Amino acid sequence: MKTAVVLINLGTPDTPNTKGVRNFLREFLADRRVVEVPRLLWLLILYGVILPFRSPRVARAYRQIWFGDVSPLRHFSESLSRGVEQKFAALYPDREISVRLAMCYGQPSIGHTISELCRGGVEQIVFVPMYPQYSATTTAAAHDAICRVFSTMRNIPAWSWVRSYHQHPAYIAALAQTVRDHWQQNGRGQKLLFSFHGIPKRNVELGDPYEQHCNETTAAVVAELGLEAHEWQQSFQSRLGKAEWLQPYTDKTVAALAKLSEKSLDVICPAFAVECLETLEEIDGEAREIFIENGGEQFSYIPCLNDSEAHQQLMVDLCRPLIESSHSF
Ligand SMILES: C=CC1=C(C)c2cc3[nH]c(cc4nc(cc5[nH]c(cc1n2)c(C)c5CCC(=O)O)C(CCC(=O)O)=C4C)c(C)c3C=C
Ligand SMILES: [Fe+2]
Ligand SMILES: [Fe+2]
Repeated sequence: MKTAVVLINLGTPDTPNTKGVRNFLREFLADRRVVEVPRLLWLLILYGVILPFRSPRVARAYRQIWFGDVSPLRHFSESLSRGVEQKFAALYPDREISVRLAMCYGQPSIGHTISELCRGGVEQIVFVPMYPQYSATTTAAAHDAICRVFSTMRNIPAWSWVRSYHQHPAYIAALAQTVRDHWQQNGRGQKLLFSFHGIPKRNVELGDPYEQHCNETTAAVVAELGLEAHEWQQSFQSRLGKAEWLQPYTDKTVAALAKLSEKSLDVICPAFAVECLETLEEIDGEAREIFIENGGEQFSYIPCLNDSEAHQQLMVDLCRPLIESSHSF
């Protein structure tokens, strides 16, 4: 059976200028899964305030972290996909398993990717939204996009998806190993902060399991590293708007830790599969500044899993049971 694995990431601007960022934000923030504010009110805020005022500011931030021709998110997602395809070629020498990258917002879109695969005769697709912790704002949005495409097709291939992997042993082991490697190369800070992307608190109250998944990821890594309670903390970053989001907030936590005379801090961002604006600019840039301004001395950002061998293997481990269990009768 001709099989394809589609790694799905959020999306990213094509260019680090106002136009590129505006196009990206318009598509992303118009998704009802991402922002659950009454439609008319939200469209007024989006088109009247966010797109005109936020786009130039965010474009400047993207320019600071841009990787040559592409954003870091695109660079590492593409490189990871190539690595995963090579691993599958070695694992299944007699089968044809292609690996593609698709974006929830922007290009290459999920629709374009599925159409191309089906035109090429693919009969089975395994989708991996690269969000370890399930959230309706991300994972369900990817699921919507997949189903929207299939709803327009006559001849649908066999398909399955990885819903979440926040406690998968290979994910936890890979995170723990990046922390150990980082400590070995850079020394160990007094505290390890787990900073996750936030979502509005109301979403969790309405049943989004994201916060629980984050707590479980942190607990598993803490156990794997054998950390004591005073050696780690968890927080949520990237709040947008005035509503309450999951707490404690990363910026406030970092400032409070520095003021409490914590001199050295290590920060890891487990919700981000690959480097992006939210890790390189918001954490390695802004949070670092906040820590130093408030009296901290050494701020150490621990990179995402990115295109590492452990991350490639994790993607293979997630897909293998789905590839092997699919039958056509
Ligand atoms: C407005 C609400 C937002 C929710 C809810 C949200 C959830 C969420 N996002 C990610 C992962 C990423 N978000 C990224 C950027 C980004 N996120 C929001 C807003 C929400 N995210 C905005 C407006 C932006 C753009 C930047 C900005 O204007 O500040 C990115 C980075 C993309 C890149 O190109 O680098 C990622 C990745 C998760 C995991 C998540 C919920 C769990
Ligand atoms: Fe986000
Ligand atoms: Fe941000």
